[in-house]
Amino acid sequence: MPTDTLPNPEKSPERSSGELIRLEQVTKRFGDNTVLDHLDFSVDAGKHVTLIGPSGSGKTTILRLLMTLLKPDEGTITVDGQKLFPATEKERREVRKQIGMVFQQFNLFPNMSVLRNITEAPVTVLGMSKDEAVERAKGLLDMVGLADKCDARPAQLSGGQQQRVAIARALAMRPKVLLLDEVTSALDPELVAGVLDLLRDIARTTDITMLCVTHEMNFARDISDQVLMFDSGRVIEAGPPEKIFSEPEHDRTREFLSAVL
Ligand SMILES: Nc1ncnc2c1ncn2[C@@H]1O[C@H](COP(=O)(O)OP(=O)(O)OP(=O)(O)O)[C@@H](O)[C@H]1O
Repeated sequence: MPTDTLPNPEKSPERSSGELIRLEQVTKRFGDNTVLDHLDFSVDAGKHVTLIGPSGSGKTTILRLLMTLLKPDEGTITVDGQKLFPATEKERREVRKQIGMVFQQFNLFPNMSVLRNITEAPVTVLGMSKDEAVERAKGLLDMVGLADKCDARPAQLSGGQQQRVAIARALAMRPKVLLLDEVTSALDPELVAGVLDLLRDIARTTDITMLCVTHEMNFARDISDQVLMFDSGRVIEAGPPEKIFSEPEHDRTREFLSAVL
């Protein structure tokens, strides 16, 4: 895989360290429904953390808060020491540049070519020159195995190919953090393994910090440094995957894993 276009090329033997994401006492309500309840957790730079737990436990809400698609009702969120909440819109915009997200439903711009989907934000948000953005986009398309699809429209691609474009698009911003929200849930089963293998490669060969919500437990086991088990808006158990998957301590974790494994 060419690494010159990746966010943090060449994983160094000493991975970057220190806290990159911190949530403190974060509460999020939708009406009477308290989805996140005084939630605390942090993710160290370069680590891959996976959120697991029952449907509706608040996992996607966390990613949406980090993307600033939602606002918390209470609590603070910082990324690399900079305030995301509470913060001014200007501060938030700056922090947001460090965060990339890949969604379940790809969310590509349907009227733009594949190449333009990837170059658009680096040019308009980061102010990158068009030539540089195109060069990097082509490198990323090569990395995700779609070098020949520059001029295609998203609708001309399979779901798996669209998700590869979405991954390339997120990486084009050179984010410090990559958020992955059930990225294979909308794919036909035969396309899932290819996308997960691509993400495994990215996890292995870059220093990017990953926060994933997934129902793919084997994938979670493979890439995670830490797994957080969610229930009703709280982390009820956290640990390395070998511990969570083999010797869970909490009854709810055991119940959840026996239903999904
Ligand atoms: N925009 C919204 N308006 C109202 N309620 C919402 C909204 N978004 C999420 N919720 C509710 O918040 C709760 C948590 O949703 P969330 O999507 O974070 O759960 P999840 O753990 O990611 O679930 P799943 O695994 O099914 O995706 C659910 O009860 C959901 O109905």
